[in-house]
Amino acid sequence: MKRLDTTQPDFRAAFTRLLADREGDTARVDTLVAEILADVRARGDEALCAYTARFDRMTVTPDGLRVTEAEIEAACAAVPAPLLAALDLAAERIEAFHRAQMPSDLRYVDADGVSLGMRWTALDAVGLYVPGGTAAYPSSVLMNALPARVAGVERLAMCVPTPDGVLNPLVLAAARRAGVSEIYRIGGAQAVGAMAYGTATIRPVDRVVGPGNAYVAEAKRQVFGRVGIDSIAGPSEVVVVADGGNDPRIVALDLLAQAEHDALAQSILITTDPDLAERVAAAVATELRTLPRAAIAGASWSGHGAIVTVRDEDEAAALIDEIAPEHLELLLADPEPLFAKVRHAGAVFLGRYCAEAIGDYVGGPNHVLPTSRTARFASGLSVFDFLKRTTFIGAGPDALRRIGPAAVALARAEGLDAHALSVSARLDALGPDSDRT
Ligand SMILES: NC(=O)c1ccc[n+]([C@@H]2O[C@H](COP(=O)([O-])OP(=O)(O)OC[C@H]3O[C@@H](n4cnc5c(N)ncnc54)[C@H](O)[C@@H]3O)[C@@H](O)[C@H]2O)c1
Ligand SMILES: N[C@H](CO)Cc1c[nH]c[nH+]1
Ligand SMILES: [Zn+2]
Repeated sequence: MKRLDTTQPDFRAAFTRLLADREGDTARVDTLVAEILADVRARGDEALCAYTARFDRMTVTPDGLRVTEAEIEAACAAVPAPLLAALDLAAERIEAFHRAQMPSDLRYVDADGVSLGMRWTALDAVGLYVPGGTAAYPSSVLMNALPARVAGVERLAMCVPTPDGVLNPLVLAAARRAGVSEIYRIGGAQAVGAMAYGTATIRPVDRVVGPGNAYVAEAKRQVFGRVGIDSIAGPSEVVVVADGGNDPRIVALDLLAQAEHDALAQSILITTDPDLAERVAAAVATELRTLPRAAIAGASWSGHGAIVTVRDEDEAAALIDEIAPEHLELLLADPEPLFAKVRHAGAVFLGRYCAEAIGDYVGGPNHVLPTSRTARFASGLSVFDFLKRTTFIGAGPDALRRIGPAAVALARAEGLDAHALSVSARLDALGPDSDRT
């Protein structure tokens, strides 16, 4: 864990290093992912089975890649009722939020008599990546699938790795709850490649969405263009802003909650209170002694964690915008003034009571969020990732007479005579009395 202080002369250099400190292995990951994707394109199912054996330690043949209805049925029966109830509460809240996001079509006639509009339509087929390497993510099944369903996508294909052949029953129960039945037991870059390019077993989709580790995130980046993607939702991140009014243990647990996702996760505390900084550092060390995923969380905290002491909220706001974190917790008595100043964050959690984990499971907004500073230009998963816009223009004779000549002039200026003629020929056909046509 790094200790930074904005009053120190070397602060800028140290902060820049902190922002870049997870990029070390990028080249190796990029190259390996490119190889895997090329192999999936070339060998299809055969490559999927080979990488599944290599990375997930599971022997599978092409006809075993798809999870069967009987397996889904058995898994649902195995999940205890209270857990199904929790899943249901989460699903209802996620559905409600995403339903509220649904946009309306646009249609109007402007002052020139031109009829204009924009119509939203759902994608035909999407691929949902559900992570599963070191933990199972039923919550990510809901976060991926429910917005797609709300948007009206017809085909949902889901990929989830099953390390050592173990399928998490709650993942399948979540899939059943979200209406997903096309499920493949594959993960990593090979799963992203299969959904993007298609294989004999897996038909290609139009967009691949969902969170994952560095390999999954890089694979999505590399297949973009062939298919759409949502955002680069890679190893988790949190910036916690806390003042002296907080319990250091709670702050520490919030930092560790993201650190435990991945050794490449990044948790950063920003505070104006040097005493809190000390006490949180000590509390993290204490919690790491008993946390079941201490190996991962400890590697994340020691490798990429940081505590930054700042002079005031303005300084905090500027640093947050530079980091553009996936999650931002404002553990302040009144979070609103700082919230108003921040522009770049995937999701913000307001007030001391709102643990980021509430957003991971039951808040309602999506937990699939942009990482690695991409919240500067990207947003979390939403119904908009499953919809596209088609604009339309309708112009009758009167409207054409009003706006057509300008089009002719611009087309001629571009040297595109067919463009110009396609409009002027219509204007000529209308003749001077077109207003009465
Ligand atoms: N940003 C978000 O919205 C968000 C949400 C949830 C989870 N996450 C992130 O998802 C990730 C889950 O990671 P995970 O590893 O548990 O599951 P995962 O499913 O993302 O990755 C597992 C797969 O990675 C591949 N892999 C592992 N080691 C490899 C190697 N050395 N070479 C090539 N491929 C390899 C394997 O194919 C394996 O199936 C974490 O980083 C977590 O922070 C992000
Ligand atoms: N915090 C993760 C997003 O970075 C989402 C998640 C799912 N389950 C637990 N957490
Ligand atoms: Zn989480």
